[in-house]
Order: sequence, then C-alpha cells, then structure tokens
Amino acid sequence: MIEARGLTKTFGRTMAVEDLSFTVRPGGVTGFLGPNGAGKSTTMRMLLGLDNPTRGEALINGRPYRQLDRPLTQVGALLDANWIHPNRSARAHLRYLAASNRIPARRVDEVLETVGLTAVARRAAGKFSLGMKQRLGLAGALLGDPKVLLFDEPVNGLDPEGIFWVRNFMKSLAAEGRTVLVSSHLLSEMALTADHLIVIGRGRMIAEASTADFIARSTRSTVRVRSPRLDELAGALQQAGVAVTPADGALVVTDTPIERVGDIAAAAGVPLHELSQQSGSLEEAFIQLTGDAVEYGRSRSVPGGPIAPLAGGPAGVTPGGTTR
Ligand SMILES: Nc1ncnc2c1ncn2[C@@H]1O[C@H](COP(=O)(O)OP(=O)(O)OP(=O)(O)O)[C@@H](O)[C@H]1O
Repeated sequence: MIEARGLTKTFGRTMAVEDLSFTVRPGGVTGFLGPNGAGKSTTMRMLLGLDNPTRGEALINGRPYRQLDRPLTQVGALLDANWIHPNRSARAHLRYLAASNRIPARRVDEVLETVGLTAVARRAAGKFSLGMKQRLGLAGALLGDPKVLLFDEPVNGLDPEGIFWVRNFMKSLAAEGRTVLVSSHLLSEMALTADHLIVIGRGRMIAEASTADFIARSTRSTVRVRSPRLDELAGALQQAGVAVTPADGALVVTDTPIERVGDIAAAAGVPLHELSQQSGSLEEAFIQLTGDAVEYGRSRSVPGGPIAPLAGGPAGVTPGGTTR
C-alpha cells in the first residue's frame, strides 16, 4: 500500500506539493494524473525517499522508504529509463542492482525474460532504444518481486507498440495483486490503463475517483439547440426547470436528455434550427478541470512569500531505473 498524509514539499519559495493525502490500494492500476509541473514527480520522489517532505508523510507499506529493509523487495520504481550505465550490459546492470539488495543473481535472468530482453541481455544498455531502456527499467523495478510499484510517465516517448506493451504489463502486475501507481499528464492514456485516478494540479488534490466515475462526470454531455426565436425557447426551457447557457447564438443545455429538449420546444411551438448532442473529449474535460491549476512556466509561491524564479528542473535526481 502507498500512502501520502498531508504531504507537502517546498523548494525555496516554490510550493511543489501542498497537503496531499491519498491511499493507493493493491489489485489495481492507480493513475496519478496532472498537467506538467503539477507535482507528480516530486510526490513520487518523496515516496521513494529521494526528496524529504517539508511536512507530512510518504509511506510504503506503512513506513517511510528509508526505513524499509531491502527496499527493492518491497517497492520497485521506474522514474527515468535513462538511468543506466551506458557501457554496462543489461544483465550487468541488473546484477549490480540485485547485489545491492541481496537478491539472488538468478532472478536477473527471470526478469529479463519477463520483459522480453533475454536475447539482448549481453548488449550495452547505452545502445538500447528508448522502448528497450524502458523495459530494462521495468525489469529493475521487478527484481525484488515487490508488491508495490511506482512508474513515472512510463509511456512517454514510446511508439504505439511500446505503449500497448507497457499498458498491458502494468495491468498484469495489478492483476497479480500488486499496488501500481503510474503518473501521466494524459487523461486519454490513463483512461485505458487505470482503474482509479488521483488528479492533482499545482501540487494540490483536485479529484480522486474510479476512472469510470471520473470520466462519466467530466465528460457530461450537453445539448446544443438553436432557434430563430431563441429568447422564447430559453424561457420555455427555464420554465420547465432546465438550466440553459447562451452560447454563440445558441443555447447549451446540461443534464437533460435531447428528446426532452425537443419536446419542450415542440410544446412551446418554437421552431428549431439545430438540436444536437455534444460530448466533450476526455482531454477537454481534463483541461477544464485542471485549467486553473496549469503552470505555464510560472513559479508558484508559498502563501505570503514573494514570487521567486524557479531554479530550473528537478535538481539532484539520481536513481531512475529503479530504487535502491
Ligand atoms: N529540485 C527542484 N527545485 C526547484 N523547483 C522544483 C524542483 N523539483 C520540482 N520543482 C518544481 O516543483 C513543481 C512540481 O514539479 P514536478 O516535476 O513534481 O511536476 P510534475 O507533475 O512531475 O511535472 P512534469 O509532468 O512536467 O514532470 C514545479 O513547479 C517544478 O518546477
């Protein structure tokens, strides 16, 4: 199980994560969703003991990462697929990781097989394609057969085949009863992968729900209706208790079946020039939801503090292929 309790991180005067609390349970893929700069990587880094929380707790199986014994056997992670020694073979890279956690060397061949890298195990990992590096990172995460897995944007930059493979791989890990937390800035991707969503923006919790609920709520469809007697139509709809919003010479009606809108117009004797169902795309819904929370290179400041320029990207990032 993964838990964040009042988790907060400030970098100087920048509030990266603010009072975040959530629990990620086993047996499903939980999507950790948020626009760029929302605080996903910072949260993951705190869960993996790579950053210290300013306040609050980040727990894996009830303990801070640094208190875990042989951490690779409890939690595996993929933060950055490029975290490999370029001249070391895939096998040597995994052997080195295994030794650091007293994991038997034979396990290396097992995980190479699991991710389909056996044939290239002796090749220098630096020459791998991104998709192969990603698989190597996943192999590293699985070395200790951990029950908890964290993946930061695992499909970024992959081709469709790679995306398909990683998606199914994450699902199969969850189906084995593991706790899988995977970050992404794409709702459309998470809609295909995750059972549950934690959505953050500007470091704060925006929504937590099952993926199905979240999508149903966010893509609530509307009806667009146009008439040469728009005021009369608006009056008739309002009288029937239907909420309408004027938009570009038309009316937008929410939470009402299209048939009812047509019936109300007919009963009022108002001619219609358009009666159409509109359903927003997932990404539109996501942008709407997190719109206020998007950070376009602006810094966000700790309440009361002056706005400070950011010191660039995350500094001091070290382990990526897996946790140590
Ligand atoms: N080491 C650091 N020093 C200063 N600011 C940082 C550091 N790490 C992260 N930040 C800032 O904290 C905020 C959250 O960044 P973070 O990388 O966690 O977001 P993210 O959701 O993972 O974004 P992305 O999808 O772009 O990776 C951003 O404003 C970022 O610039």
